[in-house]
Amino acid sequence: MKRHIVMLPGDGIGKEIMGSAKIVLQTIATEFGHQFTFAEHAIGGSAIDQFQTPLPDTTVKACEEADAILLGAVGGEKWDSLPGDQRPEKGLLGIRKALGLFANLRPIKGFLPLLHASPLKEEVIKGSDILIIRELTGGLYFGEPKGRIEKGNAVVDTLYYHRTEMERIIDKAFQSAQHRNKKLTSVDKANVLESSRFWREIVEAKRKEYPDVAVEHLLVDAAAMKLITQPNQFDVIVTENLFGDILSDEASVLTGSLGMLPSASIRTDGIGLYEPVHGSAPDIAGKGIANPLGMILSAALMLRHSFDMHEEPDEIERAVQTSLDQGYYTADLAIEDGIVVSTKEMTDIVIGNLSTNSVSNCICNSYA
Ligand SMILES: NC(=O)C1=CN([C@@H]2O[C@H](COP(=O)(O)OP(=O)(O)OC[C@H]3O[C@@H](n4cnc5c(N)ncnc54)[C@H](O)[C@@H]3O)[C@@H](O)[C@H]2O)C=CC1
Ligand SMILES: CC(C)CC(=O)C(=O)O
Ligand SMILES: [Mg+2]
Repeated sequence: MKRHIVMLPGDGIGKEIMGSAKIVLQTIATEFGHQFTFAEHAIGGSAIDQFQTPLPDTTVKACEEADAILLGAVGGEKWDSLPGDQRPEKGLLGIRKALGLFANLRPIKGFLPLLHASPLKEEVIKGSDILIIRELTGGLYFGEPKGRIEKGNAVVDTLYYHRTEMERIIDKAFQSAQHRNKKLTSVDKANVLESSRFWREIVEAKRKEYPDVAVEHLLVDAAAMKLITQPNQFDVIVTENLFGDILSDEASVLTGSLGMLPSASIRTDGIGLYEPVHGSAPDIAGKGIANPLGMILSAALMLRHSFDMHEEPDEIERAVQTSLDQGYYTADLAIEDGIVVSTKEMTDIVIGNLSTNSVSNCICNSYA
């Protein structure tokens, strides 16, 4: 299979972990006889430095022409004082919007050797397997007007959703639940927000089309608490942009580290942008110690969702599993008896485990 992949490393550790995904994909391509071509483009702070904009037109064009996109992370202190619409983060929001990537799938499933890496009790997190589906191109991050008003003495951010934006993400969530354990938790703040009451109405209307899926509604504050006290009660969670952003970082605690979580930002035709859930981690950038596994697992999601491959992503996920079984961890995973390795060493270990894996303890196939 021939496929063209655009890589957007971005800033901070984004630049350090992108190479890990590339070499894993090159290894998979050699093993399975695929031809993957790669082109790197600028986004975020590094694009500001080079092109005076966080999202150059050349980057958008390259992404539009690609079969799939990998993104590292954007942002950093250097650009923190810029106005909101010129910040690195605007580049990421802009590419999601430009490509219409309305659904962000964030699978949260721990690897067995990492049960001890979580500060939560092992018996609480064991067996948890959650898919957070976050609306990605609407809500507070995009609504207009936004900014300082009244001569700088007041501020406004606007939460806007059209019915169709809610319907398509809620449909996606019901369909994902049908392929998993047929339970959907819709998270909102319907006791306060009109947008949440509208969201709830749409979920209620849609559930008639998916009678095999059990639906529950949770207010976001209670959902935040239950996510880490009763994670096993969740299957698919669907929620709007801001709530999904926050809840998924919280849920990463179940897996031992934010550095473990992959995500797929997709639309309906298979085109997608694949990005770890974490940011550019300025506190560890440049040290060579970032966990590359969220990025590598994002590449696996790319093969499954955009290229409709099965064996290849399964193999990547098994190689990650094997590497952890062997006792290798990056510094973010607080494992007492582990062997702490660098970003590069972890990548090499995963590569070494590609195609030499057993199928035990596989985390595969649950990322519907
Ligand atoms: N998708 C993206 O590009 C995102 C960008 N950001 C941006 O990233 C910058 C930093 O934001 P923070 O709030 O610090 O969030 P962050 O996700 O970058 O880091 C939070 C904490 O997790 C750790 N961490 C994150 N990923 C890790 C990895 N792969 N390996 C080891 N440790 C890891 C960091 O060291 C830090 O202690 C900001 O400019 C923010 O806007 C934040 C979230 C997502
Ligand atoms: C620019 C932010 C919205 C990035 C982020 O935190 C995320 O998508 O998870
Ligand atoms: Mg986030």
